[in-house]
Amino acid sequence: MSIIVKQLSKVYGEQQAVSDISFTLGKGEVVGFLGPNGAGKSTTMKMLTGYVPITSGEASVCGFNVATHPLEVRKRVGYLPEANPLYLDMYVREFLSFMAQVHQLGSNSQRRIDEIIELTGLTPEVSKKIQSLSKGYKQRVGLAQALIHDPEVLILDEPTNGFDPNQLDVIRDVVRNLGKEKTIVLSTHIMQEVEAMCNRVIIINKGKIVADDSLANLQQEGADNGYIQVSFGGLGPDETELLSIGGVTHVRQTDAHGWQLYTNELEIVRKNLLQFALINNRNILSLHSNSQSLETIFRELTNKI
Ligand SMILES: Nc1ncnc2c1ncn2[C@@H]1O[C@H](COP(=O)(O)OP(=O)(O)OP(=O)(O)O)[C@@H](O)[C@H]1O
Repeated sequence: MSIIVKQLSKVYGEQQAVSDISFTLGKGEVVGFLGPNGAGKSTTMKMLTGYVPITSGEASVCGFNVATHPLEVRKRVGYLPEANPLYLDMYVREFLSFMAQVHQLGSNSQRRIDEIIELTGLTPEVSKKIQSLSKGYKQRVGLAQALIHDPEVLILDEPTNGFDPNQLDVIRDVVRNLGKEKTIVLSTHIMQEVEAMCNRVIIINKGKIVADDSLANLQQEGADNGYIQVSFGGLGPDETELLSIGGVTHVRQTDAHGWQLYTNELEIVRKNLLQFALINNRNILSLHSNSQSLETIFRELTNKI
């Protein structure tokens, strides 16, 4: 296993930031670490990379205990922190050379720096000072420094922060390609990014893990949940009649003719609704199924609805 986390907790003074979380991640897993502001994502990432001490529990990365072997861990982990602290006065190539030295890449340095510049799309900006770069390009430099030593594990705290839609494609491709070989944990608030890059999702809320599953399973779980938007012509049914349709849990009127029928058995309710219309001589003008997105699942699990 690349990452093993056992009953990990972090308390800052009075603040319980992370509370007794456990998970294991293997090679090739790209995990979306999701949670509302203040959920404990950054704190967990800082503990995994050895940037803040663990209060209780333990974590190991590539077989090395984070607390007892921090240097071994840092050799194997690439970390893009949320704040992305860069040496603003340095030129891009100069900074990456410096990071290559820190990681003691030796004679491989130049080749590796060139590779990373190409990979992260930094070529047009490579001769500029970091301070003069746009936010998105600064973020690319942060990603480049995280990758320079070809780490087995990547921990990326909101890596797409500051990217415009075109730049997003670049980082998504980079992460997807790297994910074939490495273990990647990335945090984001944007569900589409998880859907585009990750194969597993861990949702954290108030310091606790509230979901940990493959993206496919979570999407499948959401697929049967949702509502049917239906519009009736002429005299439509009332609320009581609609609630009598098998599988409908609750209903909401959207306009004079339109209703939303909520269910966790979308397909069954669709069939029952058509039968109901036939038997009761109701005229359906339009019918549309809306299954739950990952975003809805996230909101439900983190109590934001
Ligand atoms: N250095 C610190 N001292 C005290 N409290 C802290 C410190 N760092 C984080 N916290 C608190 O710990 C909790 C978790 O914060 P954390 O930054 O890990 O959340 P997050 O999920 O990364 O949030 P965001 O999405 O806003 O970045 C918050 O209540 C935060 O205020």
